[in-house]
Amino acid sequence: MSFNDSDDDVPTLVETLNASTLDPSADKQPESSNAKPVSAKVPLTIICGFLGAGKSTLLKRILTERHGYRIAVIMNEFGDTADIEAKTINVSSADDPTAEGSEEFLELANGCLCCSIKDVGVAAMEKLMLKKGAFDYILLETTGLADPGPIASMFWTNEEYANGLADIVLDGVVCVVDGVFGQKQMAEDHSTDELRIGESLRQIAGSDVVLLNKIDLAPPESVAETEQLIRKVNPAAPIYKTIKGEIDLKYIIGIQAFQKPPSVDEAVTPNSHVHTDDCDHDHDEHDEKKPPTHYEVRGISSLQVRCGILDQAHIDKLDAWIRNALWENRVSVRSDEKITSDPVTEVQVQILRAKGAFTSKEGKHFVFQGVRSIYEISELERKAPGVGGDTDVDVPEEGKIVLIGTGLDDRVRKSLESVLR
Ligand SMILES: Nc1nc2c(ncn2[C@@H]2O[C@H](COP(=O)(O)OP(=O)(O)OP(=O)(O)O)[C@@H](O)[C@H]2O)c(=O)[nH]1
Repeated sequence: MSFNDSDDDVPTLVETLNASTLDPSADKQPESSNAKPVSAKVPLTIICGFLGAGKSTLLKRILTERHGYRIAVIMNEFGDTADIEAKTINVSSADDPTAEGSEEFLELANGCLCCSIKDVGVAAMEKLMLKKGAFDYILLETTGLADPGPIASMFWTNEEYANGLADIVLDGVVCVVDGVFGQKQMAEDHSTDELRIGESLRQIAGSDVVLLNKIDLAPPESVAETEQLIRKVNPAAPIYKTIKGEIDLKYIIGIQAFQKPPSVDEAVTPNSHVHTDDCDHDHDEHDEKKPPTHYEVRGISSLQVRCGILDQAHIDKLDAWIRNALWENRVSVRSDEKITSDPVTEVQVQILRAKGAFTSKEGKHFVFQGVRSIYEISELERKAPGVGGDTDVDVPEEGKIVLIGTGLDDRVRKSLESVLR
């Protein structure tokens, strides 16, 4: 099931997306040219990242590696979400003049056919999809200032799009962080909108994988600090340290981040914390014996709640809690009885990204995914198509819910725990 609250419409139930299925009979080697999708869906990976962090370098590397995929690359200004929205509404034809002359097909030395579209927007994507069959995979590089959330939402719930966009399945969001300037960028990044969360933190929050790049240029201790900071913003995204985007592609392509349970980094304990001026607690009180119970970096925080096996009543309560948090931006919490006589009050939250997994009393395993106000709870597929064939999906031993956003303090954690108990 999938839910979307846009335009105050009554949310509709839409069919769960199934990822593109790779031919199980294909050679197990990632570089095998047999590893081609057999379903109609073309997986798409969004590559976002800080300005100058190494996104193009990563792309270039992917395009010149022997991986067997025929990749279409979109390098564009998708970061301008106003542009996406405008085109989503207005574009009716794949022959839209704005997409004219925007494409370029290249035969690369490694045998893979790549095409790059340097123009922007839905029209260009639709035009690209007319070439379906000529490529197996799409990489979308956003600008350094892009917020991946709205872009990911668009490709995640894309059934409504005509002209081929519905044939794209979102595989994951990869964020490239600059190992040299990453910390500084996160510290200085301000946004003027109501959330006041800068792009760099939104990019980390909205990612399924983070590449901490340029580690050859930064001292190891500084790289470790940046890594910690990233972990605190997004404990659900694995972080890989890279030089010039050197990474085994299986960690960034075909990861099916929207179909699999989250891999929460256990290195982040609930006691981890980065203090900033935005913290809403007294720093003097902080010591090892009295650790704060939330992580917070410039107003953005994450929380992680574990749960046991859930019966239907729990699942319904969880669903209602999630709807309230994601659609109404509100969570009911126990109020401080010293301040008010009302035992329950509401706090404001903004969820940028949510992930989770849990098991029902009937023994079914579920995956929960949320991007902004859109979320989906779907039954976990035990076999997942991977590069070169099906792979077994690990069923998590215990349930967990991870939320990334603002206002996620200890009261919110307790509130979520209370619906899962
Ligand atoms: N030493 C070193 N240089 C790197 C690394 N990764 C990228 N670079 C260099 O950093 C510069 C910027 O890299 P790009 O790949 O263009 O970065 P980008 O994120 O695409 O940049 P924008 O599109 O402008 O945001 C280039 O000169 C790269 O060669 C790395 O890991 N180590």
